[in-house]
Amino acid sequence: MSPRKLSRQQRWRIEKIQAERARRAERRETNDHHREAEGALEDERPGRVMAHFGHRLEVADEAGERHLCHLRANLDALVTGDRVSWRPASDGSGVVEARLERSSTLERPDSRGRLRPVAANIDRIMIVFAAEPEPHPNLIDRYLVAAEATGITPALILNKVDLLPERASRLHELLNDYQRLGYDVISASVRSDHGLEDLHQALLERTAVFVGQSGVGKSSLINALLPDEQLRIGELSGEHRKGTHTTTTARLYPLPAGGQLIDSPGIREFGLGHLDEHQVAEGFIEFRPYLGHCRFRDCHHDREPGCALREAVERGEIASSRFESFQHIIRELATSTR
Ligand SMILES: Nc1nc2c(ncn2[C@@H]2O[C@H](COP(=O)(O)OP(=O)(O)OP(=O)(O)O)[C@@H](O)[C@H]2O)c(=O)[nH]1
Ligand SMILES: [Zn+2]
Repeated sequence: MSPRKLSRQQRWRIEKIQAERARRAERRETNDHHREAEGALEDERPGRVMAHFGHRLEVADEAGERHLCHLRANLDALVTGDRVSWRPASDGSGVVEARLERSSTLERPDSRGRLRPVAANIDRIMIVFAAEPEPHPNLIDRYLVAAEATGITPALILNKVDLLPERASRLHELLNDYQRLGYDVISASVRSDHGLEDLHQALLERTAVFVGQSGVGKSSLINALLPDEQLRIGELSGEHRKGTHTTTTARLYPLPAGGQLIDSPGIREFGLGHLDEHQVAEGFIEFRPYLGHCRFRDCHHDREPGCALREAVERGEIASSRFESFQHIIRELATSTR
């Protein structure tokens, strides 16, 4: 067994012990409707939520086999990507016993504007943009800020590099700046089959989501990565898109080369939402060392004297384009919450 496997196994055991404790505590408090069926269930084992169907869940076991599972009435809402502890029944179905701790959660507002988790345990947010439609200035920063606020590492994908070579090379230059900041940047073309190998590599052993504005080629990229899945371009633009129940359609797809991706229309629509000024500043990762060092504690990093960010821009330590982009976003937030 490889060292990697071993540590994963160990991690699972630790998580399982914690989950077990939580479950026992919950059990003491609630009636257990499934008690009579228990004799027919096998031992608990790890699994991952692949999709939701009303009150049932599709759970993949460690071999990737899928089981339609009931869940204990006392479990709080599970989402696609959740790691769970479940017990198989003799008929191939199963019962989910506990949810393991989440390493990350992606939230979206529901119809009443309250944030709800829609997917869990995501390691990468792949921000897709394209030579066409050309990204607005500061669109990349907006997506990065939103991604940084989730705590999930973002990566940038420039798609359609087959189109408009001049524009693509301009965007490449822009992307070099982001690479210097530490972001992974991948250029791709679904049309000319370019960059897909890099994309596969970037997704190995990870769970990713694809986000980005309409028409940049998210569906096309996902289809290229998942040739066997029934995920056609346009499939998601129908009825689901209008509904408020998009969260239930999130699905986890295992990639043939390893790694997984979670997709739903609700996940693709990914924006700044409700962030405050501080979160926006934190979302510009190169600002972080300077935050808290301004003369005024409540500095808005605008025209205040002794602003550590502005001074860093003047010394050339922060790109003025990023600082302007920051101010632009802050001003917009201020108008939208006024
Ligand atoms: N030239 C070129 N066209 C592409 C490429 N990738 C996607 N397209 C085209 O761009 C259009 C939009 O692609 P989609 O995959 O539907 O884009 P999307 O981001 O999923 O769009 P939404 O569903 O609206 O969010 C389609 O007509 C694709 O054929 C590419 O690499 N090169
Ligand atoms: Zn300041």
